Amino acid sequence: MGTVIDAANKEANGSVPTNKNVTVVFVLGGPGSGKGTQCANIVQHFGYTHLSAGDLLRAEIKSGSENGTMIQNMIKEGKIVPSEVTIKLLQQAMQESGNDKFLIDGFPRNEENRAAFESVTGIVPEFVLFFDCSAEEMENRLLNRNQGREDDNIETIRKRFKVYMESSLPVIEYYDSKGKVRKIDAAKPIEEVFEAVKAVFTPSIDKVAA
Ligand SMILES: Nc1ncnc2c1ncn2[C@@H]1O[C@H](COP(=O)(O)OP(=O)(O)OP(=O)(O)O)[C@@H](O)[C@H]1O
Ligand SMILES: Nc1ccn([C@@H]2O[C@H](COP(=O)(O)O)[C@@H](O)[C@H]2O)c(=O)n1
Ligand SMILES: [Mg+2]
Repeated sequence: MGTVIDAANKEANGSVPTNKNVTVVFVLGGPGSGKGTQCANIVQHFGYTHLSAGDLLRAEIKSGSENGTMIQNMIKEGKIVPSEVTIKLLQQAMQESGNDKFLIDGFPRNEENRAAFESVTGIVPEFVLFFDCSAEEMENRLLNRNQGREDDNIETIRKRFKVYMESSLPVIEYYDSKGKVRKIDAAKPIEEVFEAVKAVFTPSIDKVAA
């Protein structure tokens, strides 16, 4: 289970209710590595709620929120939105879900995201699922995604890759140093990637019995 720190204090500050244990798995990897695709599979098999930070930010733009224009500009530039905005959206979504098991996809994206989430919610991830994929393969996937995303153009993609290398990879390295990273070869076909993902989520005792 994810570690819950100072439960009463966190609840008083209006964050995630921590009177129950909450399991969080961070799902990280470069843009287009397949985080969203695999999270959809994990939800079906393992009962997690999938929260994509990018999807929550895009929904916030659509809702007409006062932060909408700022978020839209940051996404167009491939920049990372201030942690307080993203964490608030994640907390709201966690509360509304009624679940206690979360895949948090695309977060934390930098050291500020990581430290702020831990200090505001008191939640430490169970582990980090890391989708490892070459930039060439990720670029091809993004240019062919066809979901109308404003950041799936070559200029923004290059900026997103730079932010990933400079700000997001160090977060993965941080968790690796804590023994929390489960690395998946994400360059393989979707079904093969999911086989590797399943092995991570299946408790060892079940693997022996299978
Ligand atoms: N293993 C795979 N092989 C080939 N194509 C894939 C694979 N996984 C995902 N895709 C495709 O690549 C595109 C990007 O996948 P997805 O949206 O899951 O990536 P992501 O990591 O969530 O990206 P982003 O960080 O931009 O949200 C989609 O069109 C998806 O169908
Ligand atoms: N923690 C995060 C996550 C995302 N963003 C912004 O959203 C963009 C799209 O994210 P995806 O995960 O859907 O690719 C990303 O490039 C950032 O601009 C963020 O600021 N913080
Ligand atoms: Mg995604």
